Amino acid sequence: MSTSLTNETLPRIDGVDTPAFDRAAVTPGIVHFGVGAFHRAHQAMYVDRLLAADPSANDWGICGVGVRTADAAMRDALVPQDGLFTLTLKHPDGAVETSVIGSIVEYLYAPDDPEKVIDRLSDPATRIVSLTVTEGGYNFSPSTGEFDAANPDIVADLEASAPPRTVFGLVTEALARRRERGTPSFTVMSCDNIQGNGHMARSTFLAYARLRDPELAEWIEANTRFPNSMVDRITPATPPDLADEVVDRTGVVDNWPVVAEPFTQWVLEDDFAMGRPSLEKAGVQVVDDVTPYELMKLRLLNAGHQALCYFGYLLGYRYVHDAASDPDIRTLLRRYMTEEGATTLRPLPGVDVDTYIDTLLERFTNPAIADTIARLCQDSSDRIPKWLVPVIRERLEQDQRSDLAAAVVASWTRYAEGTDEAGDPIDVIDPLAADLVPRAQRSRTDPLAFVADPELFGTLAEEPLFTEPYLSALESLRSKGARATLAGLLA
Ligand SMILES: NC(=O)c1ccc[n+]([C@@H]2O[C@H](COP(=O)([O-])OP(=O)(O)OC[C@H]3O[C@@H](n4cnc5c(N)ncnc54)[C@H](O)[C@@H]3O)[C@@H](O)[C@H]2O)c1
Ligand SMILES: O=P(O)(O)OC[C@@H](O)[C@@H](O)[C@H](O)[C@H](O)CO
Repeated sequence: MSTSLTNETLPRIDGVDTPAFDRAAVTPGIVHFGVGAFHRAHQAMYVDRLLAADPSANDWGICGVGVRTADAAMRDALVPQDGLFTLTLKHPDGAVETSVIGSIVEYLYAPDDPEKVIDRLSDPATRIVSLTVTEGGYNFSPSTGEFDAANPDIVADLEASAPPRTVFGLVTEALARRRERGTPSFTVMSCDNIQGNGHMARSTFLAYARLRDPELAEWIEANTRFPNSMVDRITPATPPDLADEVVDRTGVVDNWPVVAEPFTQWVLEDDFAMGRPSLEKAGVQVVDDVTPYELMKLRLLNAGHQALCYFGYLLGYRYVHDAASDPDIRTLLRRYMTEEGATTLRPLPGVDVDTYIDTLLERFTNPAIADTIARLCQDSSDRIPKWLVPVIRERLEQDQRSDLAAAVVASWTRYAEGTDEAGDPIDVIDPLAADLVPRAQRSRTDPLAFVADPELFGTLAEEPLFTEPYLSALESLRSKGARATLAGLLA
């Protein structure tokens, strides 16, 4: 029987990298909300590298926090493992690198003991609070930009009749205590795929704080920093067979291993309230303005993922690498990125966008990570408005059509109808599914019904330069199918 991955069994692991630092000497300086696949493949890996490179950084360990019911599974995986986990990088040629990551030195599941989380956040040693709580986690309306104060969890946290349950409630309570005690504010560092993720975090935390206590909000506005960042590493959900692979490679059982591609990038704005770890030593690019990097990544990679996933699904693909290897989808991706997405980017000295696009197409075809179309299709209402609609919008402002992006929105509409080309059901996973699916179906008789929602699409439904190619692609998807639609579009 294999032994479990723990501090005690670490020295017995042979043949893969293990933390090259004294874990007992590492204390938390970062509290992270949203310890999922990506945080563990990315930020936790960078901090692990830093701790190995610079022993004086040992007060920048990570305390992971989960706030959602589903996070109990991460607690049950990580706590018995002393926060340790394995990261397996899979190269397209079949090469595999597994390492044990040791930078998460504490994990707290907030529903078990919210006060303990607030204590950790209020501790002067906590200087950064980082987030990967997904695009939807920022609780705002994409069209109005307003914070959703009617969210029942937010209402409950503001009533304060029970301990806070949301990231907003917990972080704001800790900031209130820091203010009372004369402890400086920590930095709130968003690592989610949102353009201006720091600005977004700033406006949503301030909106919450204003509802709670306007004076506290003023203090946060004056004292808390919210750096923007661009984060990149394709990290699929953990596949079922990874745990066995890890046992074979390490001789120990990891309750919840992570798999990712070898490529990784983190571009971070240098704007911190209480200092920051010297992440440059771990390969992070620290810059004054992250905007051009963010736009390049979100409008090419992430919008590219959306361009691939609905057409890919309708063509019968279930893995990203299979869809990305299809010649028509590959042409769609290259042409969307080059002719539409890339035209809305800002200058980025030293970066060749065509080479960047080539690299993306290679990354998408990596079969070894087995990224799924299902992962890319879920929560589309959180993604399309943030990554693709701004491209269409900016081009409209220059009187330019975006026929390929419009066809991608049409492919989402067709997908959201909930039935594929063979008449089989599609499981549409989206927080707005109850509204989106009937609207997509209604658009068979009321053609603009799907895109008429101003929350998601602003005024696109009133723009002939958008509606004409959108309706044409949608009609073709329904009458001729995805393959013929792509052929017509790319002819
Ligand atoms: N997976 C990737 O390839 C990748 C790459 C770059 C950036 N990201 C960013 O990281 C985010 C998470 O991706 P992941 O792969 O780790 O997903 P995941 O599903 O593995 O983890 C998501 C985590 O966010 C938490 N969460 C979700 N909604 C929340 C909310 N409202 N409040 C608090 N916590 C919440 C979940 O509980 C979970 O801990 C993405 O949405 C994206 O913004 C992901
Ligand atoms: O995780 P999301 O919801 O932000 O987006 C889905 C994918 O496009 C995304 O996870 C990419 O794989 C990632 O952004 C690559 O760095």
